[in-house]
Amino acid sequence: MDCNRLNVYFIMGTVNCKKDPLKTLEEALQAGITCFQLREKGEGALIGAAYEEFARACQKMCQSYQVPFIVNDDVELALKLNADGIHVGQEDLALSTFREQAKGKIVGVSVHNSREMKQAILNGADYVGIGPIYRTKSKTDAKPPAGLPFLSAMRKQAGNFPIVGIGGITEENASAVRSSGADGVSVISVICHSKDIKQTVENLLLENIN
Ligand SMILES: Cc1ncsc1CCOP(=O)(O)O
Ligand SMILES: C=C1C=NC(C)=NC1=N
Ligand SMILES: [Mg+2]
Repeated sequence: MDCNRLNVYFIMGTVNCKKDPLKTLEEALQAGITCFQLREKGEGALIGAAYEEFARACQKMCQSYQVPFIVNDDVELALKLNADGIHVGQEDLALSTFREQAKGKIVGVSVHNSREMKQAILNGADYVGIGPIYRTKSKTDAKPPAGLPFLSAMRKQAGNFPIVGIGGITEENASAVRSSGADGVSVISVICHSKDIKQTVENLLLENIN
């Protein structure tokens, strides 16, 4: 996976949005997010036909902006929609099974320590999500904030393997996350709660990509 794709990796579910989630996604895509993950979970999350319909609407929008459409955890839906990839946690299925069913798709894995990262890389992940870097309110069962030193240590171990930082990332701390070794920043609330999504995404983007 081209690590520039991870530059600004927006994650959203209907639960995270105060205003219309599709409008939020459209504005974020127009502003230049480089990757999108549908993460529909938590109290009041869509299920069944409504969930699938929403997912298809998000996918269609991402396609019109040539932005990868990644599905969190739900491998079955990802396969059904022929999504561009999945993102799974440690508890989700073995990557090998997904790999068999979805050749050439993006596979991202959440990791919290060096053993998990080593395993994810060996299992053929395309990138790892490392965090939470800072305190987050968007994931109820998040582990304690790991901080920048942890991210730097993981970068040292990973060589130039694609890494995206996640957890409490804002316009103010995004550059510190990048200089600590992340190829990009993955965010939920800073975009979902933004009053000016265009400005927010611009402030998060690392412009002069080589
Ligand atoms: C999905 C996830 N994994 C670790 S923290 C987190 C939530 C990130 O949300 P926010 O950007 O609002 O802190
Ligand atoms: C938990 C996560 C960690 N990293 C990414 C990119 N997505 C997630 N859902
Ligand atoms: Mg999961």
